[in-house]
Amino acid sequence: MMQNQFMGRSCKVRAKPSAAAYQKMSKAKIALSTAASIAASAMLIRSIANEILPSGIQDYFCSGLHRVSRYMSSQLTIVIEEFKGLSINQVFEAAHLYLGVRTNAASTQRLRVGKTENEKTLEITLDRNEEFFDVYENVKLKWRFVCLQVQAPAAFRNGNMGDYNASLRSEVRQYELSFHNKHKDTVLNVYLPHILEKANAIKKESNVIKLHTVNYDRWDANDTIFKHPMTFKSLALDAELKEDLVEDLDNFMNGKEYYERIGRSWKRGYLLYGPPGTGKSSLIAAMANHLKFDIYDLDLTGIQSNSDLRVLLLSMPSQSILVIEDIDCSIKLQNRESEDSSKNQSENQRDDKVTLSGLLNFIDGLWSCCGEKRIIIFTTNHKEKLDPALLRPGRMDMHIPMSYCNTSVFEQLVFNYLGISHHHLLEQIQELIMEVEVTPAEVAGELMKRKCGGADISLQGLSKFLQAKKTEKIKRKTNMKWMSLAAQ
Ligand SMILES: Nc1ncnc2c1ncn2[C@@H]1O[C@H](COP(=O)(O)OP(=O)(O)OP(=O)(O)O)[C@@H](O)[C@H]1O
Repeated sequence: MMQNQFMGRSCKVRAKPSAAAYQKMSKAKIALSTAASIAASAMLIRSIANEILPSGIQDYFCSGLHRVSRYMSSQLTIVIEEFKGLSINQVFEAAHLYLGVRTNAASTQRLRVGKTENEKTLEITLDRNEEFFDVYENVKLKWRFVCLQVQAPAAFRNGNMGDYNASLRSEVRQYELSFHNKHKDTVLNVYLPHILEKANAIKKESNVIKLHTVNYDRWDANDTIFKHPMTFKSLALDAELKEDLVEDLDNFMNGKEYYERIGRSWKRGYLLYGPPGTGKSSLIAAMANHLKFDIYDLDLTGIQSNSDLRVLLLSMPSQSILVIEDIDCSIKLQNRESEDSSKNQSENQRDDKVTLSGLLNFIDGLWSCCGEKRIIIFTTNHKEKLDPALLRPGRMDMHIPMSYCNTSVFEQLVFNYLGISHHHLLEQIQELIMEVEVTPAEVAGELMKRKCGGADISLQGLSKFLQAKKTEKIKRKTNMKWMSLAAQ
């Protein structure tokens, strides 16, 4: 190059090209025109092929080309979908937890951060379509979080809730894990098991129990953190019953060999019965906290059919508690006899509604064969209203009576709420407790009312409350006596 004298220093003029440069340029021109003519020919051949070749042959060539390109690619991608059939895919869940911790320290561009009131730390996850690069034992791995929107099936859009497919998700979530295919064995046999192990540790450390409820015929993905403080220590329950129950739960937890030996599925059923306010929900909370199992709270009134119920139960993971409260009134569960009388109805018609036999058969049958370490709890305020099928021996493993306060339960409540075991008013209150029907919830409520005034004020208040109950009881009894005399 030479400086142009007229246009100053910044302007440069190219020198005349040499013979060698001319040669190079003409070679480049030839290469370009060859490439262009190949592309044009390819397009021509493709359009001719599209017109004259049958579509089957075209597909064959396309899939062949696809196979060749895949063969030449060295990348392997593993797709980890959120659901495996109807159940949550544990590998997805583990990846979610693992990446939540790993992405924290990584150079990802978009993260999702969230926290509920009960959570101690921020939950960090990858944002949609975001990538994260991990290195494990010198293997480079690329994670990608993919969310695909899917339209609900027509049946669902038209409001036909009966079709359980309709309840399928509006968004399909999956992780894609890509790496060089020479590391396939390491990833499958070492890296993914490592992630499962890490996720278990993260879960244990977080010590979080979740409460799952049903939303549009499926378990809500935005499950709530269950933070009920009730434990077996704070639950006021007959001392012997409490001991039996804790032992039963511990045996259940360590019972893998036992259940295998006797050939029964690893599940346990409890029926809690008693008047409102006697602590049924509190006992469920104590059980969940003791076992560290998530709670799946199923309101049968919202379930349309046995098939919907089946989908929900099948998608429950192992190590969980299924709770069906107020089983006597949550749904018009037909009893066996009336179901038998409707035997001539078609199968389809009977599948249209949730029935007690549908529920019990499923729990005893298919549900037992998949998943393990599961607890089912039914509660009722009216045991006498329950179908005999539910009370049959062997159906629910333990029937737990939750009753009005007795002196032992009262002593525990006084100790828990006031921190005392001796007081001059206790004896008099215990006598009253034996005479009236008072629930632990009522006693707890009275003890809490005047907690600022100290034990004296609280116990005086409770004593008054019980006296009023006793007077009411006497009045009722007298009225009934007069009424029966009048009737004679
Ligand atoms: N046995 C108990 N020990 C300690 N607290 C109790 C007990 N029973 C009831 N309570 C107190 O009373 C409140 C209400 O009790 P809980 O909801 O467990 O009763 P429930 O039998 O489930 O009532 P319902 O049948 O109306 O659901 C609880 O939050 C708890 O504070």
